[in-house]
Amino acid sequence: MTLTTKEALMKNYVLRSGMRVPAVGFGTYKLTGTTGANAIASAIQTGYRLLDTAYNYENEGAVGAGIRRSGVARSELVVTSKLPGRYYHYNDAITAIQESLFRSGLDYFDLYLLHWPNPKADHYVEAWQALQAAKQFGLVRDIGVCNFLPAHLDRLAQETGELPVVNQIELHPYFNQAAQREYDTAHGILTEDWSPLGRASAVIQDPVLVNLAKRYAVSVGQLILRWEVQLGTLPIPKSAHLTRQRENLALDFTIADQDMAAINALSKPDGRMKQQDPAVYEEF
Ligand SMILES: NC(=O)C1=CN([C@@H]2O[C@H](COP(=O)(O)OP(=O)(O)OC[C@H]3O[C@@H](n4cnc5c(N)ncnc54)[C@H](OP(=O)(O)O)[C@@H]3O)[C@@H](O)[C@H]2O)C=CC1
Ligand SMILES: O=C(O)C(=O)[C@@H](O)[C@H](O)C(=O)CO
Repeated sequence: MTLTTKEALMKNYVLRSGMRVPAVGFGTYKLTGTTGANAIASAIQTGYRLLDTAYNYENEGAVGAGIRRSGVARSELVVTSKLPGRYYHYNDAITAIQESLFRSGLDYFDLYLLHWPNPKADHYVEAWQALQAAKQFGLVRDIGVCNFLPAHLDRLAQETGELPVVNQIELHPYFNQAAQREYDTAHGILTEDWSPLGRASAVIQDPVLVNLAKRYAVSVGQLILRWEVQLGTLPIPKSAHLTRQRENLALDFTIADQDMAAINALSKPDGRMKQQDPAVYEEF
């Protein structure tokens, strides 16, 4: 499978609901204010069509401004935001989604996700029911989750009869999430990768990746993103800089099977960057 740059943008995953999303999206964590809005506008002009924000990033305003500055029609974009754990009671959730929309200046979100399961607090089923209602009300086109483990997803299915279309999870070469990907695929859930470049920390300097990248004549970032696309997942790299925004979409090469295996072999059971295991970690 060779994916040209254009195809990387246009190759759509089709969600269970029928919504089409691109193969690579754009993360916006830390892109705030005027510089953030300009970086987001530049990403859209470069070709990104899926944007990822969150109520907790305090940049839904910058995302809305970036969209308006880009000159690209709203209907061409898949805009995602996320509900923070402090608003998981039903009425709070609906109000927070409305507030997200006011902040962004948008009429609807394409995707709205529960940000963390927070299993000790144990309100994620009620929050999921609020997202189902928000979809009915037309505030959001489709709904998903982040950081959900199989047990959390099974519970949504049992108690609400509806699984998310997307599960956004930490995924990079040091933590390739083989078991969670398998569960997601078996249940018709698209896996999105957060921190797909490991926040440009140690993984970007890994000697195996550096050597492979040299062989393919690409950057380590491109090698990692291409590996994630070939896994059948949707990475959402963030970059404040035009050169790297372009670089992260230039994925028209194919990683051979044995090299995919070599990258997969880098994954470690404790490979999470900050030990945010959703079985115990909570964020509000
Ligand atoms: N659902 C969740 O719980 C979470 C969701 N997210 C989402 O995932 C998105 C992406 O993850 P994020 O944590 O931002 O980290 P990424 O893995 O996307 O890494 C971003 C960092 O990598 C640098 N970078 C970008 N491209 C390259 C490249 N080609 N080569 C080298 N360095 C590069 C950026 O620098 P520069 O900007 O200077 O180019 C930045 O410092 C977030 O922005 C957010 O939208 C993130 C964490 C948790
Ligand atoms: O960025 C996000 O979406 C988060 O959920 C954050 O928790 C992120 O993981 C982080 O790094 C907070 O320090």
